[in-house]
Amino acid sequence: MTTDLRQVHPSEWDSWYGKLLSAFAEPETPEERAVSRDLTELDRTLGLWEDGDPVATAGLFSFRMTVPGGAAVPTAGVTMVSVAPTHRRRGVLRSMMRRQLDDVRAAGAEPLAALTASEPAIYSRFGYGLATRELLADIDTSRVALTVPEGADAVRLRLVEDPASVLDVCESVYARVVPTRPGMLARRPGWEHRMVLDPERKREGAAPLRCVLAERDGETVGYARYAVKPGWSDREVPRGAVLLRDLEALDEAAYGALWRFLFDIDLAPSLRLDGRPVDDPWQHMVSDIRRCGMFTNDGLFLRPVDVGAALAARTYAAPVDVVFGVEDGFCAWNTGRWRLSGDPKGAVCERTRDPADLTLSVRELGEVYLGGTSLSALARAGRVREERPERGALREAAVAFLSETAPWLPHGF
Ligand SMILES: CC(=O)SCCNC(=O)CCNC(=O)[C@H](O)C(C)(C)COP(=O)(O)OP(=O)(O)OC[C@H]1O[C@@H](n2cnc3c(N)ncnc32)[C@H](O)[C@@H]1OP(=O)(O)O
Repeated sequence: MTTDLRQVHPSEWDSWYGKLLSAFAEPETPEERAVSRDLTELDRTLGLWEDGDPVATAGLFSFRMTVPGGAAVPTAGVTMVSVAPTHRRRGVLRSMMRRQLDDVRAAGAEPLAALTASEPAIYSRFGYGLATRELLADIDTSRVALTVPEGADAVRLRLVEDPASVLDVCESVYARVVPTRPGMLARRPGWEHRMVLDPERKREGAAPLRCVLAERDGETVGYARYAVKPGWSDREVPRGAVLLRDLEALDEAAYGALWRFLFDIDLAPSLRLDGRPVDDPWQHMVSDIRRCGMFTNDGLFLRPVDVGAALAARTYAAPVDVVFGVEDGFCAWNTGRWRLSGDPKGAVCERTRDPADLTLSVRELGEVYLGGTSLSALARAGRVREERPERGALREAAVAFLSETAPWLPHGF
């Protein structure tokens, strides 16, 4: 028997991808498959081949991620990870994680790696920390009133039956929003097609996806993609639901106009949100937060591949000068003491022999990196140790790391 962990040849993509789908037990339409094929970066794929057959898959996407301060930092997006049921729990995933991170480090271009997890328990052992959360909600729009910002009445809404026909304008709105929120991804051309895939099996009984454009003076200033799921009670009372896929807007008025539209769709007294930013402003526009049925879930998991370059790539909300004692059990090159000196304009992060102020693992650094989780909260959870409390480094760093805007990943990958 021969086994070989290596890059996928173009002619092997079909069988490699088939193995991935079978690990998830999820069929795909030819259209979905074509988009996946188009987005696959073949030179960044890995397959474990056993006697010529793929038994495990993994890939990387080349993203640029917005970080606090607005820089777009090259980020390796870990994706398409699977191991055949016959080969699980013998270290295959571990070997692929090893290869990926070694490759990313050797290339030297991406200080960060990121992923969304099928199961959140898997990736912390490889140094990935939960860096963004997402808000889910089921809003009773028959009872919850919405007060929208000034200017919403001047926004023209245009309904588009086929969202694919307005992909370009939506994508240009999206591209303008990306630098404004940590965690958002600048993506290569082609990704926009994935945003309007609408296979029947994922509709949950809803009508096809629609798009509504927000326009002002002939310019598109926002969009929402959604589907309406019809429903009636046994007494003929409307019980439909609006399922929001995504929504982006360039200003408050366009944002307000789009949310008002979603709240007001007839026959659908429920609005379901499936992965919004935790600081989404609609929460401050509603009359009754209790009837909004909210909860949060995990979003993006982040791992500094190069601690020094990663910490120097973002800015900090307040001046900070601290020494981190970092433990990295999976990428030992990061282990050691790092002095971070930064402020709202920029930062330097270098190795130092000075004693540590704060001791943590690389996973905690990934968790606080985008500014959505407080170092103080992690310290209270016993995951960050302040070595010399009299110096006040924990408070200083906790304030400096936080982001004014909650980090958010708008879509999986
Ligand atoms: C980024 C993405 O693409 S997410 C998609 C991940 N893929 C899937 O969920 C598809 C279905 N599942 C699978 O294909 C496999 O079970 C995988 C990829 C999750 C795990 O692959 P395996 O080869 O079995 O993992 P491996 O044997 O290398 O285990 C490494 C470690 O992870 C742990 N682990 C593996 N799977 C899981 C899990 N589902 N939950 C919790 N821990 C897990 C193992 O116990 C082991 O722990 P250790 O460090 O204490 O020894």
